[in-house]
Amino acid sequence: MASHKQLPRTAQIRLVSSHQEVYEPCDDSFALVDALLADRNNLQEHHPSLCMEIGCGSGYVITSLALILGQEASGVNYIATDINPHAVEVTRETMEAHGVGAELIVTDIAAGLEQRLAGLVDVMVVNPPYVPTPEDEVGVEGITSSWAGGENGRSVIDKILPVADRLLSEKGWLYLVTLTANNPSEICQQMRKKGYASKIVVQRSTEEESLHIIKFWRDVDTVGDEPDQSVSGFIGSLLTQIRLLSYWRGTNSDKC
Ligand SMILES: C[S@@+](CC[C@H](N)C(=O)[O-])C[C@H]1O[C@@H](n2cnc3c(N)ncnc32)[C@H](O)[C@@H]1O
Repeated sequence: MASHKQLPRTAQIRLVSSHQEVYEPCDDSFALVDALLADRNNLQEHHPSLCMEIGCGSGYVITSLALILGQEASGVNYIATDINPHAVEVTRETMEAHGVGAELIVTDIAAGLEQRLAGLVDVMVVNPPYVPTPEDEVGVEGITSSWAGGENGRSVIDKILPVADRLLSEKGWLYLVTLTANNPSEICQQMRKKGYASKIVVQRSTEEESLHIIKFWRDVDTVGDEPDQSVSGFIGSLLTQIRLLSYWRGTNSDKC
């Protein structure tokens, strides 16, 4: 697990509009953007072709990601979804105000997009509804769907993870916001069974909650392994990074 150094937030993001039923950027949004900032160099060297946010809300996170990747990363495409149509509208205005083009879709997670996007998403960011609530509050219309996460706050998260697995490319990275109540280590173990390594990029406690921003990436060596924070785990992930780099330089060189 990496320790988190405090980094400046992307204060330059201007929200040009708001809506009473759209989630305003909050501590969890800031922690996710701080995780992207902490991983800025890796993200820039990753050369993503397609970045996606599920549950874009105001557009603060995906717009920050676009600014972090920089204007020079001209070949990057952005897609964002939200179940709330007002959120998609506010995101559209936020992104336009910052000169970032994106495809914005009102849908449940990525319904209707999976066939087209399977195996293509290089960076996915998700700040899901993670607050433990009664199950019948999940997915209801309006602002409640921003936080209502059902039992252990896992209802929406557990639907997103298999979708992420199908949409992420071979070199795909997922940045996911979780709460301690969501049992993040169990999420990491679930993803490990699917072949993903993980690390906590940012860990932050506020008065109300303890947040973990977890990064996942495919690692053939991790299938079925126990969580491994040891030197051999570090070397394993280093080898994976080298393999990914060779993959990118070799088979994907025509993309850049
Ligand atoms: C905690 S808010 C995060 C908003 C924004 N990404 C941020 O970090 O400020 C969660 C967002 O997920 C959206 N959402 C909830 N359930 C969803 C679903 N099933 N599919 C897509 N979006 C969903 C909500 O409408 C809300 O905008």
